[in-house]
Amino acid sequence: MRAGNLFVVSGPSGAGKGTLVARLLEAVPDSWVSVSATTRAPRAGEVDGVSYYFLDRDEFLRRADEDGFLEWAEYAGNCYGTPRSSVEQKMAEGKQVILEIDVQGAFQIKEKIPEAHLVFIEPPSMEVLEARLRGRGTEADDVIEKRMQAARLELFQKMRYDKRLVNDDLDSAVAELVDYVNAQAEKPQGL
Ligand SMILES: Nc1ncnc2c1ncn2[C@@H]1O[C@H](COP(=O)(O)OP(=O)(O)OP(=O)(O)O)[C@@H](O)[C@H]1O
Ligand SMILES: Nc1nc2c(ncn2[C@@H]2O[C@H](COP(=O)(O)O)[C@@H](O)[C@H]2O)c(=O)[nH]1
Repeated sequence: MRAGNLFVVSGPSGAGKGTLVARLLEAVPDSWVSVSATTRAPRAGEVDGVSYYFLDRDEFLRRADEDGFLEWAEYAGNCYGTPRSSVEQKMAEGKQVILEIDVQGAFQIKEKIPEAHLVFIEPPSMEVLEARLRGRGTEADDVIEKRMQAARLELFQKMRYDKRLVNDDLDSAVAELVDYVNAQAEKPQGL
């Protein structure tokens, strides 16, 4: 059995993190993705406990106060956090644990768990990023503008990541991500 590893996948909203992680889960049998908690409203088709744990702000902050999150951050007006207990359990089981979280959360994780592998997903261009966000059809114009502003700041942080990957052709990007995860998982621990 391979030892468990922690992978943080972040990058601008709309870069394709969720799409890539879904394909990664199919390709890497011992991988597992954490379900985050959020105060944002569910989108059409999102299911509580599957897409996210949808919490009101008071409940979210209560859990944060109780140290229930491994990391948490405010992004574009809403709170997002990684539930601590399920991640710790899956790490102990030796899974390749994937966190799909924003840049602020990524650096909180690196601070607490230096051996975590940070992967930055980059769009081919800002124009493509905006087209993907609009094409997804899940956000209103003002929210897309907030996310594009956040993206400009997030892109400044990409050099601090262990691995950067441009998500242009989807199949190539999936292959690069899967290769990276498998390569890290095969390394003896501590290297
Ligand atoms: N390589 C690609 N080529 C073309 N379209 C893509 C590619 N990757 C993802 N997409 C599309 O771009 C849109 C945004 O992708 P996705 O929802 O995975 O982004 P995300 O980074 O997870 O966003 P968020 O952080 O908001 O959850 C989706 O409609 C998805 O189908
Ligand atoms: N710091 C954290 N960021 C998270 C977490 N879960 C998701 N996210 C990031 O938030 C934005 C917006 O997500 P969306 O679902 O509203 O489009 C995106 O960058 C996610 O990766 C988390 O637990 N912690």
